[in-house]
Amino acid sequence: MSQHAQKPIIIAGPCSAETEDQVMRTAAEIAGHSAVTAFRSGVWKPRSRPGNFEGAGDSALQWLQKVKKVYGLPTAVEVATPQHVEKALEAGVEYLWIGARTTSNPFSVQELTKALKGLEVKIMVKNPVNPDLSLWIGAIERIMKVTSAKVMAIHRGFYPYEQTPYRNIPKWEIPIELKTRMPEISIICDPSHISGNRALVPEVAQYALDLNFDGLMIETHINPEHALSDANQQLTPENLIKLLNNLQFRDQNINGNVQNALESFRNQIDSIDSQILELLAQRMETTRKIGAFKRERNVAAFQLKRWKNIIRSRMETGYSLGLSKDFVRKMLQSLHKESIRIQSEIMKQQKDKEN
Ligand SMILES: C=C(O[C@@H]1C=C(C(=O)O)C=C[C@H]1O)C(=O)O
Repeated sequence: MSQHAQKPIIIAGPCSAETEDQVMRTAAEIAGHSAVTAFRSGVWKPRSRPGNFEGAGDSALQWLQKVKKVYGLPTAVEVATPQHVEKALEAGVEYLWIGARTTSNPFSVQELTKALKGLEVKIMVKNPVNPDLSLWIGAIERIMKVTSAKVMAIHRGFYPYEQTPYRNIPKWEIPIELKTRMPEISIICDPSHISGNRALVPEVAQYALDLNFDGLMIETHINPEHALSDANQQLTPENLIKLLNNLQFRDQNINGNVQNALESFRNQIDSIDSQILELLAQRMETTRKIGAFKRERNVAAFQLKRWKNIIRSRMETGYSLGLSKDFVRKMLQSLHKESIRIQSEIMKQQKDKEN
């Protein structure tokens, strides 16, 4: 999502620091890869329910210091309270991130800003659990108000209410909208939390790079199957390296020839879009006439049989034209919603006249 020719930020390391041995062995394996920018690890990890492993706490910070000293890797930890920030800074941590649950709560973010005031570390804000862009932007703004340090966003997906192959639904349109509204903010994708299972991690990571994200945060554990948290989604260092080697890093700077070719395609899109809009306006105009007709004859705006027919036939036609059925259905739902809104408006006008 960056327009600058910068190397993507790659942050890798375990979900939680469990033991010194686990931390050091994981770091030893991933430090050699030139793409890795920083070593991540959870230190304080309150879980959904108490009684599970809740992080090694303060002592883990010493292991991270050792990673930095031995392998020269900057470190990244999650902070949720001002005390966490103080302790992390004392241990020389360079990247602090604010977790999804903390971002969800403006009280907590506001509290954190007290410790972040004037700091020069890099601060990364994960999206809130719910797909609420204002809450995400709000947390970023609160932090930007108290520091001129680099603030970045981490996209880790959103709580799924429906059945999905993901642990957290990506809803890519939300980070895209964040970038549109705050172009100066770098956005890093966390494919581990989006996927929830390691098999999906590589394709989600590539998808993020195809959307021009500025980096990736990938959970990596020396022995993922025996990890004390997030065992399903962590990669072995070997698989992380495979993933990094297979990633297609997209060119962030578009050169002149590419720009010209793109321009020509974009002209075609411009022309197609204006035809689509023209047709949409015609469709809505017809809807308006139908609304007036229905009003005179006392017919309801919503007509189930016709609507079902439309959905079925358009999905079939669309599919035969190479469009995905899901896309056609969503597009029609949006058209139908607007069509019903217009007709209801017209019917309301009649009522207003009668009154
Ligand atoms: C336009 C009509 O009203 C509604 C809107 C429809 C549409 O936008 O295609 C279809 C069925 C109705 O629910 C109609 O009855 O034809």
